[in-house]
Amino acid sequence: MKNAVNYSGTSTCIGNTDASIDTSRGNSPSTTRTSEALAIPHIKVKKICCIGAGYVGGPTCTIIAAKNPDIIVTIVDINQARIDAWNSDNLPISEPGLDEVVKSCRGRNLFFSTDVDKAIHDADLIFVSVNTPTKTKGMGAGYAADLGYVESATRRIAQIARSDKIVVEKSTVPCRTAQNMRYILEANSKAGIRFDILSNPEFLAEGTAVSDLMNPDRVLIGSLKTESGRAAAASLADVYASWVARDQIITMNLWSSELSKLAANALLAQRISSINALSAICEATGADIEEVSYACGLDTRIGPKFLKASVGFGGSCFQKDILNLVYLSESLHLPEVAAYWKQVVDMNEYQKRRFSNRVISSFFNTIYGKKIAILGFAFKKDTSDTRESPAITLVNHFRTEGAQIAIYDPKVQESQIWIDLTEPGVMDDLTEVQKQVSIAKDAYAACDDADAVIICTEWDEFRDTVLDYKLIYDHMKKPAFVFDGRLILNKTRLEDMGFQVGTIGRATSGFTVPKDWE
Ligand SMILES: NC(=O)C1=CN([C@@H]2O[C@H](COP(=O)(O)OP(=O)(O)OC[C@H]3O[C@@H](n4cnc5c(N)ncnc54)[C@H](O)[C@@H]3O)[C@@H](O)[C@H]2O)C=CC1
Ligand SMILES: O=C(O)[C@H]1O[C@H](OP(=O)(O)OP(=O)(O)OC[C@H]2O[C@@H](n3ccc(=O)[nH]c3=O)[C@H](O)[C@@H]2O)[C@H](O)[C@@H](O)[C@@H]1O
Repeated sequence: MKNAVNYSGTSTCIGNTDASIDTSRGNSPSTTRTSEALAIPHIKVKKICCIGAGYVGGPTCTIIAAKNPDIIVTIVDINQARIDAWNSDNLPISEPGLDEVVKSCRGRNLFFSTDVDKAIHDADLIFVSVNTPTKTKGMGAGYAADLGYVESATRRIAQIARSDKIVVEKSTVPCRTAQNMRYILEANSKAGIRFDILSNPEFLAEGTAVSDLMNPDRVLIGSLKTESGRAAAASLADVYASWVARDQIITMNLWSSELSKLAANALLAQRISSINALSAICEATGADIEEVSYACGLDTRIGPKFLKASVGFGGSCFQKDILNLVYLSESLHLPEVAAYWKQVVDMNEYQKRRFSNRVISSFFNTIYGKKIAILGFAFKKDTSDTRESPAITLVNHFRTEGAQIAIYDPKVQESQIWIDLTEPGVMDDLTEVQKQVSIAKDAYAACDDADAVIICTEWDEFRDTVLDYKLIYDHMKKPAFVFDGRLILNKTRLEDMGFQVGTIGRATSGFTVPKDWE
């Protein structure tokens, strides 16, 4: 049975054989089998439009184009500079392997354009992959997702469409957003045009976007249980089936799909906050967080991933999506649930503050006039993205304490660092910032004459097997401190060179363990 879809209640796989769903997979529902499934006639997608050429829309639809040479994929954006960059040799997003894939299909069946209307008009399937930041004003400010970009893209689709469209929520959105999109589409479009709305959340992580897209753990498609909703899901499933195994393409109801995305991010972030909370206990007791996370991760029910203690999680989504979940819970009159998830974000703020306080207290509680080298400004390695990077919080804190700060990051543009450290439009304080902050051309320059070196991002080039820490030590003020916020340095090796070493999740300098106890 080809392209069969079962909507008998919960989720299922879209299979291309009569084989039953593998119910041995931990979370797959046990009730549905493809032998019971309905064959749904559905269209074959020929033209795709992706609205939003950002970190998600760009890589995702590039891979779709690469894997479906018979589908024309046009990625559009209102940001001319971003589209120009996608059409150049200097892509706006730095992701390992992305340049090659873009080059392999750009101009063939992959196009980047600012002509949003034409791409909408021509497409039979439209991904909405625009930003959904946290609201800064009005109702729900600081928590709720700002759906203004989703709404304006949806209104544009309604206005331009002259034929039936499958509209796919790729952006991360609150539960039941699809319903609002449907109201907008039906209220603003020409009579007789049908819109089928699907939820297809994206799970890629930055820095590994290409490999995540090539080998996803699962592809989630949420749809209404109507015949046309199921047919639309089957059409989208065919697009992914060009390279994803059918049993990894899961369909479920729209609201479950929307909520699953927020839930997955909340659960991932919760693990990091949990291990970071334990890192504070380690620092106070002499336990070692790497040993604790190794021991816990060996339990197959827990698993080893996402248990790396750090200076705090960053990135554009974890905080935003959890706050979104907090707002949703509050709106549903579930204050205990809201408080539970809010604590994950609070713990992250605490971790960043705890780390910078540790640096300051190591210098007899004052870093005024001291030089601090910040190695890494991106929120994680292998990306130039700085959104919600812990480095920003740390630099701002050190600035208020009067320190001189030198920053080096191998990928982040200098202009981006200045944007992150100032508040354009709110307070034009670049000159003030530059009195205390400089940007170095490499790690050695940043560390030259410094009192302390801080590892903020786990770039491989900052490892003690790559960077010459002896040379760095020789050019620093003494005592020379290094604070490892990412657990990438060999503490003993650096101590042997003469460094004072502060590591996340290892005893603070105030805690003395007799040598033969270690
Ligand atoms: N960054 C990530 O790794 C992931 C992000 N997501 C979600 O995907 C969504 C997009 O995220 P990013 O790609 O990171 O955002 P982004 O900010 O990098 O890109 C969004 C793009 O949409 C464009 N845009 C906004 N309104 C538009 C309109 N009406 N017409 C045309 N273009 C428009 C913007 O100019 C921008 O270039 C968000 O909801 C995010 O939560 C989901 C998974 C991973
Ligand atoms: O919705 C999204 O935007 C994406 O958010 C995360 O991806 P991303 O933020 O790109 O990167 P992660 O690898 O999850 O790292 C997030 C932050 O947590 C930190 N982290 C990660 C893992 C860990 O064990 N410890 C830790 O501190 C990282 O350094 C980084 O600052 C999720 O991993 C993706 O599945 C999701 O699609």
